Amino acid sequence: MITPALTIRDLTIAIGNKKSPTRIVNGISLDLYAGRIQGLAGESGSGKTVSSLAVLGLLPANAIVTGSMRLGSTELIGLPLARLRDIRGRRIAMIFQDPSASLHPQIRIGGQLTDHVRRHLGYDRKKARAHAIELLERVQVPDATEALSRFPHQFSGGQRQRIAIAIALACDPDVLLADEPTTALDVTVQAGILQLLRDLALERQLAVLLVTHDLGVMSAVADDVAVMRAGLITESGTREQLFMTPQHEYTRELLASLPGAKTNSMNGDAE
Ligand SMILES: Nc1ncnc2c1ncn2[C@@H]1O[C@H](COP(=O)(O)OP(=O)(O)OP(=O)(O)O)[C@@H](O)[C@H]1O
Repeated sequence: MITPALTIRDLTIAIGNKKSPTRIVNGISLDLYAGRIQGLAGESGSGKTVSSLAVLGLLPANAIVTGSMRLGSTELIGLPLARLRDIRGRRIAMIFQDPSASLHPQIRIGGQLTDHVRRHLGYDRKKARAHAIELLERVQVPDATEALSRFPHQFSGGQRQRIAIAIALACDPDVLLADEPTTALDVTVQAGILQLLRDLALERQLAVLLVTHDLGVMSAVADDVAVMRAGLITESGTREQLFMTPQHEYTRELLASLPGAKTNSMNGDAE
């Protein structure tokens, strides 16, 4: 049996004051596998983002998290901050809807990529630079060498997201959390980024958690899909199961709201 790269069990999250915290996530379980994209779908406010932030221990201090999140044999819940920091970026990386959230506006791309690998992997300057160029080429940023000396604002939104992906992949993580990574981009740019994520998941045996409210995006790239509503996973299965034979009324409603769902949801090709 294949062991998941990340196992989430009975994750509950409550945020608020100690006496009456609000339950936001009510016991969700998910397995993420190397080389596969696990989609997490659901309406706004259902708890998708909060769940993925919990994996990295990035919730506010007043959040109470229970359950289990295991990265290989390491339990992440309750892990001391120093160890969690080491895991963040090195074994688990994250990209966001707004790539600027992952990029420092006043530091050249080269510096951002090389600082990261020098800090986490201990590369010297020359090796880090060569690695940065290789990464930028892989994510198809044009003129990779020249791009190193540019600032984030000198790139388009799509290129910025590619750079954020390069930074996320710099230390060859096991898990990539992608929260609405294409929502802010136009459709043609979106397709290219989704294709890249799909290729990278396979090529690097990355376990990807793709959080999106957009079932069109889900149908284009996810291998497995879980549907979340009000802090619970209401249905999960392979993409085929979810889109062809949805079991729950809520999943059927979501599918019905997808433009052209019946005709194009299974074409599996984002380009
Ligand atoms: N720091 C916080 N303090 C209190 N409540 C929060 C906090 N962060 C999120 N919430 C609440 O948790 C719930 C889930 O939010 P979350 O962002 O995870 O939803 P989502 O499914 O990702 O939706 P969206 O697609 O709109 O981002 C929402 O009701 C939100 O208001």
